[in-house]
Amino acid sequence: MAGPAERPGTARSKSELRTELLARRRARSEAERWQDAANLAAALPDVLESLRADPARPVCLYVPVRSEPGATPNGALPVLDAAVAIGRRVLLPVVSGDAPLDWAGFRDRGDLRDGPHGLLEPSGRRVGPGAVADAAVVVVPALAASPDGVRLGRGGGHYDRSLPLISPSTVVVAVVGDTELLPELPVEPHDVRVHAVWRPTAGLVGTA
Ligand SMILES: Nc1nc2c(c(=O)[nH]1)N(C=O)[C@@H](CNc1ccc(C(=O)N[C@@H](CCC(=O)O)C(=O)O)cc1)CN2
Ligand SMILES: Nc1ncnc2c1ncn2[C@@H]1O[C@H](COP(=O)(O)OP(=O)(O)OP(=O)(O)O)[C@@H](O)[C@H]1O
Repeated sequence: MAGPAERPGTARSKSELRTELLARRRARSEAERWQDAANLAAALPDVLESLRADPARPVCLYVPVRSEPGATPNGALPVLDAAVAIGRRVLLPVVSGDAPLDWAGFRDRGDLRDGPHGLLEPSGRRVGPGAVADAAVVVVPALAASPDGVRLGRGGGHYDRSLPLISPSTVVVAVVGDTELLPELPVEPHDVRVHAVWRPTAGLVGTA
């Protein structure tokens, strides 16, 4: 018998959505991935400006890999480079088990090493999970987001454990592909909502 997740017209489960969204991402061409990364990198200064991100405070970014928006076929990291080029202090996440994400600085590709899940992580001094409270903006990876600020991640719960540590002035922005702002997403009590959604072509929109 079909469970609630399979019934037409009812919400699909998080894991079904992840499978479908990842398959769609993996089907995108190299040219499309380059275009997304270039658009995100070009828009980064304006995005930070429009969020009134205090230049004295760091920005938390992520190292996009594989089919994530911002990742490039040759491993170049134009979004991170764009942030450094305008003088921003960049912090990147370090997965430390089930604890909230730790953070360390990024200046160039040489600061990165292989991490868990096929990720790249910063190898420099870790500044502690509380560093998200210093950040003006936290840019988070997502498989999809909705207009009410719900974010669907990879399912590790890493950002859901870290985002409760931000300060009231920190702005949280989810990056998704142009087709990944969905009308509605499944939500659980631990899910932390984002303040804005940033898409490569469509740009930045605030959430309700
Ligand atoms: N670029 C990036 N960094 C991130 C995240 C993310 O989603 N993307 N995370 C967000 O929380 C945290 C790490 N969690 C992650 C968990 C799974 C996968 C992932 O790609 N998993 C593969 C399976 C590979 C494997 O597990 O060995 C997959 O889902 O296809 C990535 C990140 C912190 N850093
Ligand atoms: N604040 C929290 N404290 C403890 N466990 C949590 C917390 N938030 C989430 N989790 C755990 O993480 C699991 C995965 O959560 P969820 O599916 O919402 O992840 P996600 O937001 O998609 O992943 P990520 O943030 O890593 O991209 C949950 O089932 C829950 O057990």
